[in-house]
Amino acid sequence: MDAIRWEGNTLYLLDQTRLPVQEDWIAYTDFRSVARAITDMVVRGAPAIGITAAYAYCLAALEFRNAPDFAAAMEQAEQVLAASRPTAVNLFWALRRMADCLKANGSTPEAIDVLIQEAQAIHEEDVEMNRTLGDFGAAVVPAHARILTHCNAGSLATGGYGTALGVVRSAFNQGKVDMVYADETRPLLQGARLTAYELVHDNIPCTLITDNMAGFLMAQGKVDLVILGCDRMAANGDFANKIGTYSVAVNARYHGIPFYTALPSSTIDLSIEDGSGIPIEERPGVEVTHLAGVQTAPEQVRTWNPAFDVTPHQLLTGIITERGVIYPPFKENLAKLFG
Ligand SMILES: CSC[C@H]1O[C@H](OP(=O)(O)O)[C@H](O)[C@@H]1O
Repeated sequence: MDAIRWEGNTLYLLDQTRLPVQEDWIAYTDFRSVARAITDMVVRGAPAIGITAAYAYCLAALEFRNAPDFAAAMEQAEQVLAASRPTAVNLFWALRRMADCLKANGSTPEAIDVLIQEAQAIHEEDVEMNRTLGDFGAAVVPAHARILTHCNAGSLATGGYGTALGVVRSAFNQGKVDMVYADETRPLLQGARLTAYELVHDNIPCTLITDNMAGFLMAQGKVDLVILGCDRMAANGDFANKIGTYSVAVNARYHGIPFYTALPSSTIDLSIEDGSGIPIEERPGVEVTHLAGVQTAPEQVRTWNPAFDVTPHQLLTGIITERGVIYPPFKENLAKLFG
């Protein structure tokens, strides 16, 4: 399963706002429209956002190939893409890598083919990292595991295979997964619409629950471990992930359930000391007062809609990466592996 394709100098995105009911692919040749697609979550998920931005950078280069000041036009395109969403560090990591590639190749239109190869490398490397971290993570999954996950950290959130769902896939292929409990993940239902879609597609056993059921499920002894994604990890292991992750972490700690996040190195931001430095995206209140276009609250009501929360590293059992599973002391071990 994939959600991002580059063919004939055109970027194709699977419109994730219409899943699971409709599988619509949208073709993009304008980087500004791709920035809008990231903001509107046509494509979402930290690694997927980075990969998409890398391809959009190539669309900009193709558009500006005859511009009087190609380098200046590319800097402006980078700024447009960087403004699309603030939390997932993969976006900025990918754009920096593309800009460095352009600079290393003369900052001229002659670099376009190399830029496209770089974007394709970012995409292919992400899938490879997911498979590797998936296999590392499968080692922490016990036999007959009942796993709880939150939001979507699968193929649709990455270049393919997934991070948290990459661990699930690897463990399932080893015969170790009895059930995956997927939080629906209000307000945009990435769990119900995307994780359930992926697991049903792969014939991996999945039970969909509402977010407020997770604590009671743990209290009933039905969860052996929690594995979920990450949008940005600070140097000490504090991390931002979909809103609701913090509540799951606190519940898991109370019930003595192992709690892991899975992420590629492109999601680690060592420039930020701790979670207080991670920018948290606030999204429109209409996502809270409406569900699938149906109004569910008075329009005049005040809303608060942070798309992410920050979980302190103290609540983490381990961090699953393509370089292995990292245990405390997280700051020292992250610096050792990724510094
Ligand atoms: C593999 S990163 C997935 C990560 O991204 C999601 O956020 P969004 O759907 O808003 O892009 C969520 O935090 C997932 O854990």
